[in-house]
This record gives sequence, structure tokens and C-alpha cells, in this order.
Amino acid sequence: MGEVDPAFIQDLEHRPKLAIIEAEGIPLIDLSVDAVSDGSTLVSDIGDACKKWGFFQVINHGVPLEKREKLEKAAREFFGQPLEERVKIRRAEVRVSGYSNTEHTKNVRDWKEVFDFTRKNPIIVPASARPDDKQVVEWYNQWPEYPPQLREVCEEYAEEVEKLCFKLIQLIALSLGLPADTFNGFFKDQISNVRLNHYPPCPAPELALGLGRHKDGGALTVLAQDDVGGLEVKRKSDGEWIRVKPTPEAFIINVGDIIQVWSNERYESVEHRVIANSEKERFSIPFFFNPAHYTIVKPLEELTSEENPPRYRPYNWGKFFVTRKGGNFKKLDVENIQISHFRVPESELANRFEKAVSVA
Ligand SMILES: O=C(O)CCC(=O)C(=O)O
Ligand SMILES: [Fe+2]
Repeated sequence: MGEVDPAFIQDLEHRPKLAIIEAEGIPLIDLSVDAVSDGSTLVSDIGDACKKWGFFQVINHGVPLEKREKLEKAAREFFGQPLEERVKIRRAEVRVSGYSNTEHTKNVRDWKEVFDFTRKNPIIVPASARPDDKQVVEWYNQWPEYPPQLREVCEEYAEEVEKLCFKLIQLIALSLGLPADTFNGFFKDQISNVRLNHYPPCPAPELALGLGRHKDGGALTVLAQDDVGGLEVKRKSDGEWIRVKPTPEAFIINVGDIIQVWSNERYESVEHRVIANSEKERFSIPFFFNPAHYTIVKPLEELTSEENPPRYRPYNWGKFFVTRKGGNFKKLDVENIQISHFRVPESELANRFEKAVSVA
């Protein structure tokens, strides 16, 4: 990645501004607080953060620091090898796992390289994105020879972060006024995946992005970022890009598209991106908490009513996932699959609302 290939160059409107807005920042939430004790504001703090930002940071989250540090070290060792070693486990179309340095977001190449693996091994996913194809296939992880401990430290880390995901999804359920275990069943055969991101120094951070603007398609993301910084979140109140200042040992949590749909838009999945850096390399590790492939995603009945009709048509999560993954390999000129494709048009919602009010 020595020079800036035109494939990396963002359209003018998406290039980063030089001035960084760090502002008040996203909320920092202490998870050691007991959610159900008298006077605890933990559940409402999470609800407020989900509503206002779609993002928050957590401390005292229960993931042992030592497991995170071991993985961060192993990631540096893996990406520190010569390219010919890294590409030995290059990701192919039929695999979700492995190495890639050709990730594209919204059809523009990202200034980064990644190593992907899934929490469960194998995971079961639809064989193709075609709606009429009922076949499923197994996707297996692949591991490099070096560093030899990578597999073990990845698996141990993912096991710990999964526990945090369950804790968070329960707090989110409570914050929506639902029983804590409302969402648990969806994750029985989860197809969660973890990504090791390496953003090398970039000679043209004013033209390219480490990772282009996007929303996460799953339920919840738990991100570990190093101390370099570069993650920006689009502030809901005014659409400004706000830099997320690294907090040592904290995780950054964001609501994904599935929670937006389940909550019928009480919470929204928010756009974010990563700025490239001309001097420093950066590492980050997102854990994407994803339900089982057969999950039909739709607004929860408990959160809809005649006055507040479902804003989304049901969709199959496995097909959505496989379509997204497939889209990465073809530099298509069309937009990849989005939940907006399943959104009920406003005019139709207004009609339904009027009908509900007139019969009431
Ligand atoms: O590297 C980061 O800080 C963000 C990564 C991210 O948003 C993603 O991989 O979806
Ligand atoms: Fe993301």
C-alpha cells in the first residue's frame, strides 16, 4: 500500500475535514454498577446513550485485560509478517475467515488490512444469497502458522467478549422495557464474527479513509481500539463527525441495524468511519454480535402497536449477511444490501396510522 491508487480516493463530500471535533463525546458507562439495585441508573443510562448516540463506551466490563493484550500482541505479530506470508490465508469468496487487504466500503477501497474469524467454528449460513435457495453451508475458520498462538488467543478473547455481549443485550432489553432475556434466544446459533483491523500509515489521509462511512449490519458491536484514535461517529443531533477519544481498557459499543429494526427505530444504528493517519499505524478489534442465520428480523411485537406500526418488513438475517459478504468481492457500482431496502415507506405508515386513529 505504498501509493494512493485511485480506488482508495473518496468523493469530495466524504473526505475528512482537517479540524477534529472531539466535543463532549459519547457516554462512558461503568458496568460494575448493579442494574437492579435501588437508585441505579445503569439501565436508563444505556437507553439514553442508545437513543442519543447509538454509541457508548464501557468500563469495568468483565473482559480480562490480559486476554485483550495477548490478542493485540498476536495481531501485531501477524500483520508484521511479509505480505507473502499474510496472503497465504487470504479470504476467498466461500469463506468468511482469513486475511484481506482489498476491503471496500461503498465501493471505495479502505486503507487497511484485516483478519477475520468467527466465534463459533464452523458457522452455518445460507449457501447463496438467492431467496429461493434453501441450502445451507458450513464456514470454517482458517489460521495462519504464525504467530502460533493466534488461534488460542483469538478463541479465548472471543469467548470473553461474547459474555459481555449477552450482558449488554440484556441491559438493552431492560432499557426498552422488556424482560432481560428477550433477545437471548436469537443468539443460540449465533454467527458472530471478529475482525483484527490493521490500518497502516497512509500517505494521503486527506483523500482516503481507513474505513469508509457505514453502519454495522448485525445486532451489536463491541470494539477494542488502541491509543492512536481515528474512529469518528456521526452525531445524530447535527450530522457532524465526532472523534471517539480512546479510553484505555474501555470498549466502544454500538447498536447495529438489527437492534434498529427490533426496536422499531427507538434506537438507531449510527454511521461511523475511520480516518487514516499519515504517521502512525492503528489496530482495532471489533466483535460483531450476530444472531443465527435463520433469524427473521422484524420489529418486536411488544414495541409496535396500531399507532406505532412496524416500520420494517421482515427479512432473513442469513441472506442479508451472505449478500453483504459477497458484495465485498465484487467492486459493484450498486449499493450493497441495506435495511433501508426493507423500510416501509413513510406514506404507507401515515396511512396505517390514520386508519388506526379513525377506528379508535
Ligand atoms: O476500527 C474501528 O475503529 C472501527 C471498525 C468498524 O467500524 C468496523 O469494522 O465495522
Ligand atoms: Fe463498523
